[in-house]
Amino acid sequence: MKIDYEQLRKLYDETCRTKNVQYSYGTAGFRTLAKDLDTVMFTTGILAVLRSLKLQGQYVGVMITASHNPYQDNGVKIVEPDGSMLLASWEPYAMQLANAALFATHFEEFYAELVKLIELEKIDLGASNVAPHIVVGRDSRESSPYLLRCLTSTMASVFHARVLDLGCVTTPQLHYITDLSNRREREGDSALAAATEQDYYSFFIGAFNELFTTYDMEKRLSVPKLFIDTANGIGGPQLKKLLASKDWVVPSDQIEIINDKSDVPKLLNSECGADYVKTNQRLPKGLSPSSFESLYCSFDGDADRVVFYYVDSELKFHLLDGDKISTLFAKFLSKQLEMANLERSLKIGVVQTAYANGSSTAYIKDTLHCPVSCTKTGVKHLHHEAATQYDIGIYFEANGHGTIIFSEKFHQTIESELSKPNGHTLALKTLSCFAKLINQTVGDAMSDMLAVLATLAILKMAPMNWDEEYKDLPNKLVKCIVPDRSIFQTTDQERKLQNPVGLQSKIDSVIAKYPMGRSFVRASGTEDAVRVYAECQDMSKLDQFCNEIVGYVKASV
Ligand SMILES: CC(=O)N[C@H]1[C@@H](OP(=O)(O)O)O[C@H](CO)[C@@H](O)[C@@H]1O
Ligand SMILES: [Mg+2]
Repeated sequence: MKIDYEQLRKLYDETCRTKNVQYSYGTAGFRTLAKDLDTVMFTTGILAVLRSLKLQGQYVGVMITASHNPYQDNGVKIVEPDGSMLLASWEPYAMQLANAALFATHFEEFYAELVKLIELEKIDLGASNVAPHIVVGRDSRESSPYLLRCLTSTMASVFHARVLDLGCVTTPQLHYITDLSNRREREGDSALAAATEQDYYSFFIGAFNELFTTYDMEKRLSVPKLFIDTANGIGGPQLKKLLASKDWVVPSDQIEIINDKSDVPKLLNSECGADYVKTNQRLPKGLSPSSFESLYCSFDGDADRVVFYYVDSELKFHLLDGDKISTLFAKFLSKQLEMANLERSLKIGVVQTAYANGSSTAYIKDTLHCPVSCTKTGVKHLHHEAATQYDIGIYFEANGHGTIIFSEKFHQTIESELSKPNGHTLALKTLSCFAKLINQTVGDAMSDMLAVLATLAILKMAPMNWDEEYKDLPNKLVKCIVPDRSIFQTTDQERKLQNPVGLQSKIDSVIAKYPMGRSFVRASGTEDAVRVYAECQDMSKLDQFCNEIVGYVKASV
């Protein structure tokens, strides 16, 4: 293949209208105001093609979304053929290529950067039998169709790529379908090759039903009613497709979807959704505390996060966040391992970030006797730790983004135990089904929700029982706007500041005054702000504690 120089130049001139803005490929790809994204979409599309070419033409995924951000924003991220996030060593390329287009005065400057990258990565454009394969998806934002055109403009006409357009999907669906399409290609199943949304629904409903059948349970939820807030995002229509599937058997009167107006752009994430509920610790718009026995949950705008909650008999709101989800799974799965006599051969562990509530960490260590690791913020760090340190690696950010990774050894062990003459124990079957119910490529609101519902049903737990396992320490997370957040440099998995010099010792002196106090300060990777987290035993002292830290942060800049 030879790059059609003239065609590329023409598309570049037509597409790349935004110039001279600065932003970076962060924790969640590129994310900013949609109106500034044309140029970056153009270069990200090219980078995805190069990534696919580098990987012998395997499907590489690209998702257009800005998750829980306001409706005016959008973003884009690249997904590896196995459904994981773009290889970290390629993130700088995403920026170099974008900056080359954003700051170039002539097309030639951009082109030179592109050629440099192709040479650096030794990408063989001449390999005639390798066509790049790309899977694209977008969330429900109004700007997405236009940005999709910017993204894909060069793919077929300049790079002869095959593009599988999934239309509107959730982020985890894009991850799952990218991985499944490649698995099918590898297995040589050309009749089935490219996976579809339908495969996703069939697979997860199948696993859910199998688990209920294993326990001989009626396919009813353990709560009278579940309300699902889909943040007026793409989760709404996708969830409806799942619930409308002929194999979905939970009675429809048990589930009600709210905030499902994904066709009204301005409503996206507005006073609803996982981020709103977690940050404000209150019910989203559209919900009134109708019944204290109900369970509620909220997805974020692209349905890769979920948090649960309930109201008690005094109509008080109680949040069941990512920490509560991972501890529920840790409790359930450690018990299953123990019952299957596998607790010594398979290692289960929980991965958290510094934002995990201190009570959850203590509960996992002291009550569940499970190992806990702490990593930097950002799913890729948690994912990596879970995948490399444990056979069952449970990871959730407190905000509800997470999943479970089951190792190769886990699958082999379960399979071999199940094949033994008396091997069909309930615990083994449970572990095997549960592993299928989890979207292991990335955190997935729908799959995580099904796994929580199944766990609660098997353990016969009401939301209140789930919550009672441990009590969260009062906590607060605030944003501080500073002139330059890059001066805030951290160490020890972001729990301590190295810079500005001297600030950490001031923070430590404040912490020492508050029983069970813990606080840390770090620069956000997705917003132009510094985040301050604080937790302590006494709710009435929390504001004062947090304000003192914020005071020192502001004084340091
Ligand atoms: C405290 C917090 O919630 N931080 C979020 C937020 O990262 P920041 O780097 O803190 O802006 O966005 C990330 C991407 O969605 C998510 O992974 C992370 O948990
Ligand atoms: Mg999201």
